[in-house]
Amino acid sequence: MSDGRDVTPTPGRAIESGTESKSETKPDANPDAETGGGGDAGADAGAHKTKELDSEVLSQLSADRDDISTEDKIETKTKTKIKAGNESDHNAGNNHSNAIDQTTDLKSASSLNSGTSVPISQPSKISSSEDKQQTQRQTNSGSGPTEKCGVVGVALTGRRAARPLYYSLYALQHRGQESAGIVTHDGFQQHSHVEMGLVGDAFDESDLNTLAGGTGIGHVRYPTSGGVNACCAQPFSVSFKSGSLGLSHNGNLVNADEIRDELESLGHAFTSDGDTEVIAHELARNLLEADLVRAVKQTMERIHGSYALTIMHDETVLAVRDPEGNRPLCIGEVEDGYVVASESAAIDTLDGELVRDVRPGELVVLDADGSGFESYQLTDRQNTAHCFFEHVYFARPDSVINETLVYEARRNLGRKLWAEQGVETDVVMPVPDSGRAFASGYADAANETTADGDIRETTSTNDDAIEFAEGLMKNRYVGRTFIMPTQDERERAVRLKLNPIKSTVEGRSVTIIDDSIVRGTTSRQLVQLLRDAGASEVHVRIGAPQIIAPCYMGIDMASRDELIAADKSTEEIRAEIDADSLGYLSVDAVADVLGEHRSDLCLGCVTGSYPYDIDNEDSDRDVTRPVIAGPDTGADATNQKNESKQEAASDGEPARADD
Ligand SMILES: O=P(O)(O)OC[C@H]1O[C@H](OP(=O)(O)OP(=O)(O)O)[C@H](O)[C@@H]1O
Ligand SMILES: NC(=O)CC[C@H](N)C(=O)O
Ligand code: SF4
Ligand SMILES: [Mg+2]
Repeated sequence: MSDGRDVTPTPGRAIESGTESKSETKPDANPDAETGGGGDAGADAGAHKTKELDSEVLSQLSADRDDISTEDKIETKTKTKIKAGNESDHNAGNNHSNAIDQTTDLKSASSLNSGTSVPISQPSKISSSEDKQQTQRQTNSGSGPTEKCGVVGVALTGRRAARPLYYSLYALQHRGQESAGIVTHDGFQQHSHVEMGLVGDAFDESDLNTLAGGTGIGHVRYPTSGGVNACCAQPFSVSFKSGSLGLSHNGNLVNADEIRDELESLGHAFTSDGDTEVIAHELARNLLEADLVRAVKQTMERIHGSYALTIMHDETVLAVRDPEGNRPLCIGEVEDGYVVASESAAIDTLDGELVRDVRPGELVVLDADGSGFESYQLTDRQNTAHCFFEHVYFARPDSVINETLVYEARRNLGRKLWAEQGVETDVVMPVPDSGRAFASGYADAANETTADGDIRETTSTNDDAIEFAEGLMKNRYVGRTFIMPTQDERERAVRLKLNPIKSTVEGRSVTIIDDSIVRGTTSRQLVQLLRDAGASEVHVRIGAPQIIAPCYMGIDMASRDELIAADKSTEEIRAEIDADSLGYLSVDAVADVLGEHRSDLCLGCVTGSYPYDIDNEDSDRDVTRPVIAGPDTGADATNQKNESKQEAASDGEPARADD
């Protein structure tokens, strides 16, 4: 059923206003200027029209923000305030929705039914290599894609955003190796460049030069289902009546199919099979009838699952973290502006300072001139569901996530691993890269106490000391194997990537320390390689619990079939990888080291119990997914949605208390 809107995919440029495309006619305002927000020279009438419209939208939005400042806008920061050391972090009221309700809808609901055009366009540039990669991946038990990425957004004064975005994406490359993209806005129009491949391959100098404007967002993608192709590459560009949207997503929705079905029944046409486009459509649709803050809130009330988003609405950059804070997202300050990024390492790369994590359920709006940001606490949950696997494997060791340095967490996990599973051998060796910090913590602890827990009366020069050695060399040109798209690639890559140093292992008993065993690809091959290199014994110690269940929230562990621990005991796994012994860390040790209660972590893949409402899986808390109207009740869906919105607005949803 259609609601009468024309919802048409638009190939080519993203920028349109209603049915009128201005992107082909409007020259770049000042393509060579290294400036922020765009100039006006050369802007055609269409661009001005859109600009005027956008100004209306944005000035209404800032009026709305002023209205709600004492209650909903829990934080406003400007560079002046920060530099003056006069930072008031949390002024949260708890009557957020009431205040939002005082605002006036910018678009009446009737415009939804009056032929409004919501064209969704593809990224403007697509690499020729996409054809090679039109592989459709196995879906996650039919429940949608499971992926994980890196996102970034910047707002700068007086210089272009493109290059800092590019460097940030380089810093986040470990989070996604399949595609990279940047969307900027120069105050008049959006610019986009998205390609398959690594960041360094996806952009050249001329690409960066086309990305004008002082604000922008970026994305690196790691797909595991849906298309491993340019259709799912991000940021997604969306054009609609009241402006342009760009959207970068890290995480995975567990109800994307339901929302997609409903939106399709309302006439939305999708151009990809990923969940990110569902968020983009949902937000665009909400923006037709509400201001930015409220539209984001409405979108969050409908999507269920894991999402850390950076969004561009015209030239405004937003950051949104899901209510459980499953994926990381943080705010940083640079000399001439602000940055939001998946990991603080991206902020470091820009010589910036980490301000703080984006809070679960928080919307952060960067001022387009780079002068500050505003914060809105849009949801309030009792518990978080931080993904423990970020600290264990995914994030960079030099990143601070949820206020914990990843490197320190890994070292401490390594120390616990020795306490729980220590085995006396001649040498301890990390499995590069992610096993390194675990192994150094493990080896340190091993030289303090024996495996029985007694004080070890040795120094590193004594015979009794346990040697810590880099006995496995990594080929620096091979990336992460676990996030490669096919098992064949992963198998081949492990052998290419890692090679033992024979003299370190020959005739000796060896312990290798890795962060995790997922499919067993790495450990199976390494044990064999070490035996071939002459190791007398090979023991394997793992700094995480057994991965027994799939991840539905964005890590490539799609089905129980591919998980070596799903249906095997530790002894059976030991036999399968042919190790002399095998030991995993306990779930409690992980929570202990991360300094979080188990109820504030997602531990779904190691317990089989999830913090979300997932079909055919147990939940570890009282959680239900939003009710989405089915495809046959599309018109009702609109009504129900509006009703529930009003309820939400009048009931009020308390802003999160200060941390
Ligand atoms: O049991 P598996 O299916 O092999 O998966 C687990 C392995 O994959 C990861 O390494 P990866 O090569 O992806 O990245 P890294 O270089 O950061 O360790 C992880 O660190 C383990 O070594
Ligand atoms: N890797 C990610 O987090 C990707 C996000 C999103 N699920 C996508 O389809 O691209
Ligand atoms: S299931 Fe595992 S990998 Fe997925 S979000 Fe939860 S803890 Fe992280
Ligand atoms: Mg590894």
